[in-house]
Amino acid sequence: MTKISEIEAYILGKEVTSAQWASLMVLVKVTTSDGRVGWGETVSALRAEAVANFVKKINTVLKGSDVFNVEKNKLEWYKHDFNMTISLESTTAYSAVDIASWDVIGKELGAPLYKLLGGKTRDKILVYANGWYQNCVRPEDFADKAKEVVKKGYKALKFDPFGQYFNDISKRGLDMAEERVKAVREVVGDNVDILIEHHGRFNANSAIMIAKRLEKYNPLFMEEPVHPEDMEGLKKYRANTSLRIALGERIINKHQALHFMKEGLVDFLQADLYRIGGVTETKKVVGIAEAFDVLMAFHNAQGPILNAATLQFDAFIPNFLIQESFYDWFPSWKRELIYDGTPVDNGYAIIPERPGLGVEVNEKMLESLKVKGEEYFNPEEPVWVVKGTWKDY
Ligand SMILES: O=C(O)[C@H](O)[C@@H](O)[C@H](O)[C@H](O)CO
Ligand SMILES: [Mg+2]
Repeated sequence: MTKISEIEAYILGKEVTSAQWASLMVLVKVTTSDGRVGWGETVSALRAEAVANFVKKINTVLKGSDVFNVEKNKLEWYKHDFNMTISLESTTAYSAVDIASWDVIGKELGAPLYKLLGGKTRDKILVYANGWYQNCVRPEDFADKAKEVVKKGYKALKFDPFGQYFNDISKRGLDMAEERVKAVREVVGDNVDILIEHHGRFNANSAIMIAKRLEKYNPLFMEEPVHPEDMEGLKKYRANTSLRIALGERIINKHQALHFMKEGLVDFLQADLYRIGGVTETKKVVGIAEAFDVLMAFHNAQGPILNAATLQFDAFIPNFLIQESFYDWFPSWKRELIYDGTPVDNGYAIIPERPGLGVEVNEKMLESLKVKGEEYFNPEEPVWVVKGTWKDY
């Protein structure tokens, strides 16, 4: 038995770089009775302290449990937290603990996670770039930056062209979005995929008008076209458009994922390991998705630990579409925090081969990165947008 002796959370951050949400991380450390350390990561923007507090409570419940018993440990926490399956704070905290547990398990068994989960179905991971369009406002700004992304070797890129529109979009908003998308399509050519991020901000009628405008630019998918809770709106969107739908970054358990799939409302599932319940729940979700012919395009907008854990899944899943990557647009401290990088080379991420998640944290950096005081908040620009893009021109 490998007992959990301590679970700790660290809220880390430095300056705000490519995006407010990406400037913070909650790092979770699981230490075992034999001195083994496993790492997990989570954060939910505007909730870092609440999530770190949940980690403390999980520690009091799981201290002394066998780290290998991930299913039992989850049931144990669920038993205590009546609201777990409806609480983002609780599931994000638990997800990080689960990820760290699997890191320990891999290290104990001397194998990278993908070898424990299903082996290698591919040798390198096709990724798409996100975070690259910081401060892009005019169509030319998007075109110039997109050109650089393609020059780096990326085969696909995602962006949100909707500026400050929220809920409704006007003719001006539609024109602006179209000009931005057109500029990017012209500069990247037909062989690079364009992915359109809506950030779940529109009502169905606006989202349908957007789809009709942007269809000619042949996007690979439309992401979260309507508000995430608006099932009826999504059905209307489905019935009135022909573009493929990606969503799932906000779902927090397999039952929610199942609901979208059963209703036929998602083509590409963007579950995120840090919200859906860690490795243990994600492996179930990918199986359900496979049965519905839904391909995975994991959400991956946080830091280096989650990036490594996500790549472990991409290595083995049979139903893989593409992987989101912020790696080249991470704040630099996130790349420096781990010893073993997972760089993107010519549009593909490499699979981490070391035991566990495959990356090790430089603990010497933790002290200087600890966030003191309140989480940064900017009332001028919502936390979920890429920095400097909440604008018209
Ligand atoms: O698809 C994505 O990468 C996400 O939508 C991010 O862009 C979010 O803004 C962020 O995760 C909010 O916390
Ligand atoms: Mg998104």
